[in-house]
Amino acid sequence: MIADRPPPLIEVQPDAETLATAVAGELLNRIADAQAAGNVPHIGLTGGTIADAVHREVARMAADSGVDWGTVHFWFGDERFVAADSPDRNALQARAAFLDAVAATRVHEVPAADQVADAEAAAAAYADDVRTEGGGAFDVLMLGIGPDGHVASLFPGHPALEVADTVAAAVHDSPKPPPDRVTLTFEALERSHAVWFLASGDAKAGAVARALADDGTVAQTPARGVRGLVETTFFLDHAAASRL
Ligand SMILES: O=C1O[C@H](COP(=O)(O)O)[C@@H](O)[C@H](O)[C@H]1O
Repeated sequence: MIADRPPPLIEVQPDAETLATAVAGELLNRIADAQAAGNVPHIGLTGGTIADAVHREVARMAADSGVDWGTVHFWFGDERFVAADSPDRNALQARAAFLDAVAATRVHEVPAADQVADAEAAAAAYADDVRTEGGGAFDVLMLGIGPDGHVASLFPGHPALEVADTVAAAVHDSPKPPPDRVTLTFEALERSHAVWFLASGDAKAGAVARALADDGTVAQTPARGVRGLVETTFFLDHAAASRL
């Protein structure tokens, strides 16, 4: 499935702060370059600690970036199935960190638990949005990686790993709270031109090493199963890179 993709690149920064600044700068450059070439960028966002730091750096650097925020499409690789105003929601965190500050208008959110009947309905609505608005081919897809090797909301050994023929799936019994989630499937994630894994801290070092190892399985370490069409880069700090 991903054997034909270019091998991953690894970029290591001294600490989480420097990492966030570097990723934010690179993201702004990619978006500006895409717009200068006449393209409409589609960017996949992730939740998590380092992603939040990246988002805040994007907000800080936005004014000098030359990006036209009104035309950028923003998507989410996964979402926690909670109420729209829950602080656990990835979209709410991203809005607070930078989307509202830059006045982004094309933000594609997964429906929340107080908006649809269940996670299945949310996944179906999000899959429709991905199909109709063209978000199936992200220019840049940022992904966190859990200490267990999960990516988006695809957890080791979980039935959602096997979902095919759709771009978004409901997840129940997630080992990480909250238990109900919606995730893009491998089928959708692997359509990205550039996949950027973001990881900081000792707790991620083992998962990062397994994700990049020559051997191992996607079922054990789902992050092994996502590679970009033209680029995969692991953006790490020293601690997250310490077992490579
Ligand atoms: O629950 C989630 O966690 C992961 C990783 O978060 P982190 O705080 O350990 O960096 C994140 O990638 C995912 O989007 C989110 O739903």
